[in-house]
Parts: sequence; C-alpha cells; structure tokens
Amino acid sequence: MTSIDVQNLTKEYGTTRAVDHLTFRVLPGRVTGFLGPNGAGKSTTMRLVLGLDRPTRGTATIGGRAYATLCDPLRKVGTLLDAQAAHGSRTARDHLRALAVGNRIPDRRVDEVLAETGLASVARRRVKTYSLGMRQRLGIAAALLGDPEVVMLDEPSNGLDPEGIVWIRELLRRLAKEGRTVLVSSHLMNETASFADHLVVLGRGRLLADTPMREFIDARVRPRVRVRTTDGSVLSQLLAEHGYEAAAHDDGLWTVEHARVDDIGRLASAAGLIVLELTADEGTLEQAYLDLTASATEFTTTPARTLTQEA
Ligand SMILES: Nc1ncnc2c1ncn2[C@@H]1O[C@H](COP(=O)(O)OP(=O)(O)OP(=O)(O)O)[C@@H](O)[C@H]1O
Repeated sequence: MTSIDVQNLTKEYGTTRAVDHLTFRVLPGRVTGFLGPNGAGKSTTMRLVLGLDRPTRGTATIGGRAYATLCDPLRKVGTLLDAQAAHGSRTARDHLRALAVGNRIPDRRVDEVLAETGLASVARRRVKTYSLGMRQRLGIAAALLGDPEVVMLDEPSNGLDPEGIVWIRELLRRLAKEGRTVLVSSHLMNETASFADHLVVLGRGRLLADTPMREFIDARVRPRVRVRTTDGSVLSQLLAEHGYEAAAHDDGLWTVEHARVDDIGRLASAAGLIVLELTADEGTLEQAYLDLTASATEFTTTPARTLTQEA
C-alpha cells in the first residue's frame, strides 16, 4: 500500500522557515491527525507533498514517487486544500465531470461521490450559490472522485453542521479501514480525537510528535479520578493517609491526581463511605496538545490556551 514519506523536508520563504527539517511517514490503514498551532507549517507541508511548492531541501513522496511524476494523480491521491477551488459559475456536477474527464475517471464516479457527500439533490446548482459547508462537501467529493489510495484533507470539518461533522468522522474512519492512507489537519481537538489513530504534531515548522494518539495523551496527561461521597472530610483524610493528592470542588466533588477508579472505589468502600459518584478522568487530546505546544506557538495571546477553538 501507499505511504506518504517526508524526509528532511525544509521550506524557506525569504527569512521565514515554514518547514524545518521534517521527517515523518504517514502509513496506510489508519487516520493520521496533522496538528499544530497557526503557522506551524501544516499547509506548507501538504503543498510540498503535492508538488505545489518546491522544497528548499529534502523530499516528500507518495508511494516512493514525487506527486508530479504520478500518472493520473487524482486516482492515486485525493486532496482538499481549499474549499473555494471550484469555479462558481459551474454546477457541482459539471465541476466534478470536468475533473473526471481530465483524469480518466469513469463518469459514474461523479454520481457516486455526489451521493456519498450528500450533494445529489443540489448537484445541478451553481457552486456560487453554495454555503461554506456545501463547498466543503464538494471539495471532499472531488478528493474522493478518483477512489484514491491516499487522502489528504486540510481542515475538512470547516463549515460543516453537526450532522456533517459526524458524517466526516465516519467517512475518515471508513477510508482508513479500507486500507487507505489518510492525513487530516485540524484545529478541533475533540474532533481529531474522535477519528485519529495516530498524530503528527508540528510547532514552528518542526516535528514535535509522531505517535499513536492514546500514547500521546497518556504521556502528557496524568489520569485522575472524580469522586463524591456522603462525607467529604472522611474522604479527604482517607486520601491523604494513602498519599493521594486531591482537590475539593463544588458539590462535594473531589478530584484525585494520578489515581485509578478501582483503587479509589476500594478505598472508599473499605472505609464504609457511600460513593455517590466515581469516574475516570482519562485526559483529553486538547489537554495533551496544549501541554506540548505551549512553547511552540508563534502567535500567542494571554493566556496561550485560547489558541484552539472547538466548533
Ligand atoms: N507563500 C508564502 N510566502 C511567505 N510565507 C509563507 C507562505 N506560505 C506560508 N508562509 C509562512 O509559513 C509559515 C507556515 O504556514 P502554514 O500555512 O504552512 O502553517 P499552518 O500550520 O498550515 O497554519 P494554519 O493552522 O494557520 O493554517 C507561516 O509563518 C506562514 O506565514
């Protein structure tokens, strides 16, 4: 199957080094989330992979070949970089047909991808009448048109409604399950956590992480337990006696650092405490991501945590 290989890739624009000696591999059969603060170099990397820009140094290949040397590239690599790319005066159907003809893709694929992206009923409308979310769906339809082994999408959830967000999540998971190579950039951490198996994280053009998502979170966010009992003072004393670091919150809720529900549950039960609530707080991708990128952010506001936004 086909992987994306980035080797010692560097891109300078004048004095700005957008991509800085990057090396990573995107493997088939899983969704790789491509993360990083604004200006970290994600789009530049994708553009370099697609031969839309020339690297200053290094290489970016797909299945061992430069994109520009692929025959029928749309049948090998499907991409969404700019949802505004379709010509506004064309209908969605005509836009996809033109792409299909130019890339020796059978015409039936046009109807298949229109159906798959939920655009069949508006396929004869001009693209300029489309909403942002509809354009986004059309961009995804174009990416899928050639039934490609490699799919690279830049912020695919942009402008999608909640139903669209669920749809794209399921689509990405299915594409990976079919054995395709899927690379998806996003600023939406909850979203990325819902579809990615693996993460590649950039900061100021450099590789900060290339790791399975679960490992990425577990390495950075300590597990916590949320516990509420009928007697907070007994609980607090019990936790302290057993060396747990715990903090009290409203409504008698305590959070216990570096703890597992099994241990806290047993402890409370042995002390005869009535447990009203006991939950594992596994840590989120957002927490882990903010921890990693705090120092690798080019554009910072105070506090730095305002950088990621959820839809
Ligand atoms: N054509 C260009 N000319 C000059 N500088 C550029 C050009 N393209 C990108 N850059 C710079 O390269 C850096 C990386 O930009 P890039 O768009 O790749 O980041 P990104 O991670 O995709 O950011 P975002 O999340 O905001 O989309 C930024 O400092 C940007 O200003």
